[in-house]
Amino acid sequence: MGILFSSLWSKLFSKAEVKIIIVGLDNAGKTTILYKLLLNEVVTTTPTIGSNVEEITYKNIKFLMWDIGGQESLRTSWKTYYTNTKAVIMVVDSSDTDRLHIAKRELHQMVESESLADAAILIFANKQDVKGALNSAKVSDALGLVTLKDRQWHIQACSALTGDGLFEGLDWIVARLGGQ
Ligand SMILES: Nc1nc2c(ncn2[C@@H]2O[C@H](COP(=O)(O)OP(=O)(O)OP(=O)(O)O)[C@@H](O)[C@H]2O)c(=O)[nH]1
Ligand SMILES: [Mg+2]
Repeated sequence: MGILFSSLWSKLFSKAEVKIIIVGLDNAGKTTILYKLLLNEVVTTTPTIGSNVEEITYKNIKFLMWDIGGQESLRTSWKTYYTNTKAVIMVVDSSDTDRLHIAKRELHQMVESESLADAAILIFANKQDVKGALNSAKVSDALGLVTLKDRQWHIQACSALTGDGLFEGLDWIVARLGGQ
């Protein structure tokens, strides 16, 4: 009973931060998503050099969200952020069809990393407001998500401009954390 109570207590009231990293190619919309979640505003961004980090509390969970620059020269540094990551948010520009194969390669390379072995993987099929954007099923095919074996992954269509889909994506992460 005591153990049960204390585990319930820590689940309900723990203020420990849950670390999330936001990755994806340059121009995918990572920084726009981070600040839309934090401020409910579409901020003007410049390409991220290094990273931005913000604390976002959602459903009584404190998330520490690291938004990492996606330019090609910066991608090798993603791995320096992996330790203790509970969930990865991979943001894809669903209208950038020419570069989906590059996003696929980066994703599959990233999930090989031992330090992300237990991390849940949420894919945001972003920019759904753009004419010609692929829907989430097509983005899923292009990224080869079904070949991610033994991994907890989920794809969510979204638009950082309108905010559609963003909290639905976070809900999936919250549900995964609860199941741990
Ligand atoms: N139409 C549309 N534009 C978006 C959306 N999300 C982001 N953008 C735009 O895409 C551009 C790039 O957004 P960023 O958030 O800076 O992209 P990023 O992934 O952080 O890029 P790096 O920091 O270079 O890795 C900006 O002009 C955003 O306004 C979206 O859902 N719809
Ligand atoms: Mg950025």
